[in-house]
Amino acid sequence: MLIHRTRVIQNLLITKLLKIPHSVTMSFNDNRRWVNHYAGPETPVSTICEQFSKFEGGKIELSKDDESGVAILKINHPERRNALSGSMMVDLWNAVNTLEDWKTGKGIILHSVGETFCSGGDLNTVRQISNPDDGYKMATLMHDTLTRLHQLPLISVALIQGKALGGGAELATSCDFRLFTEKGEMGFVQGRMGVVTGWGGGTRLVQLLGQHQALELLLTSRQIPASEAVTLGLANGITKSVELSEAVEETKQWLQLKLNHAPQIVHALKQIVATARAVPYEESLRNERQVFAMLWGGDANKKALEQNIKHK
Ligand SMILES: CC[C@@H](C(=O)O)C(=O)SCCNC(=O)CCNC(=O)[C@H](O)C(C)(C)COP(=O)(O)OP(=O)(O)OC[C@H]1O[C@@H](n2cnc3c(N)ncnc32)[C@H](O)[C@@H]1OP(=O)(O)O
Repeated sequence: MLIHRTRVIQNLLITKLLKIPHSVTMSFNDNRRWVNHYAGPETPVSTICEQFSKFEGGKIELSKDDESGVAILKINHPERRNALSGSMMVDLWNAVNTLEDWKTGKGIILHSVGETFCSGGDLNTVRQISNPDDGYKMATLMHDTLTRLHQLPLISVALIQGKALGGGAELATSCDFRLFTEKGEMGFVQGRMGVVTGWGGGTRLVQLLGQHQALELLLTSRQIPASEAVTLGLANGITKSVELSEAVEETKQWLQLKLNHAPQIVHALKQIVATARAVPYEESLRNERQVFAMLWGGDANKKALEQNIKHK
């Protein structure tokens, strides 16, 4: 009874303050009534990093090449099929912090070692945090990390050389592009694990494939082979080579073809696209006008005009 009364007060506040029609709030609240929602404390990400760095195993290594402007993010935990331990989640959070300050950078390649891309959360870590408070903390850390990775003004591509399962599939959706080898596969197995996507992959999958295809992949937990991933739009291509080091080299060449503009132009073009997928239409147009105006008559624009470029 108390919950119902609270909800009525909530609706009144929402309809009066935000002027949202009563019918909309009621239907939204009805929807939330079907599924339990966590309502516990919010914890600062830095505090979560201190706690999760104690769950050790494997590492995520960042190497930046200032000459090419391309960084490599390598998932290195082969004995656990590249599952992400707590300390690896913190490695990734720190790497994104570093990449946010890399002003001359242009691109990122995310790949792993061995024959599995990433088998999701490290079940040894998962078993130590299997309660709502810690689950919410992990989701908070990975949502912060993968959202910022996705929004970086750098062009990111994940190389899927083997299975990307659960959180591993979600990790792959946080890059702008995905290349598969012939052995690449992706499976959103969360439903089979008795959970939903924990790292923000559900939201990104709807943005990437649309609600119907996203729902089908989440509900079936089926593993998508490389050829179908291309057909669905989950993969942007299949490498010729299956051997990992050769596939990485191929990915570098594939990415370089998209990085010919000056760093500030690459950053601006990515920022426009990243904003357009995150905010309403009018707000995105305003952003686009503001970014355009700051480049119009700038060094890169003046240099191009002086060269009287012809686009043959
Ligand atoms: C927290 C986020 C959450 C989400 O939102 O989805 C998750 O990601 S939950 C985890 C979801 N992932 C899985 O359920 C994958 C489980 N693993 C597998 O299905 C298979 O291991 C594999 C990935 C298909 C590889 O199979 P195969 O090549 O046959 O290797 P093995 O099965 O023998 O495994 C070798 C070795 O690696 C250990 N391993 C594998 N996956 C994980 C994992 N996710 N966490 C921890 N350890 C993992 C496996 O236990 C073996 O170790 P040993 O038994 O010590 O040899």
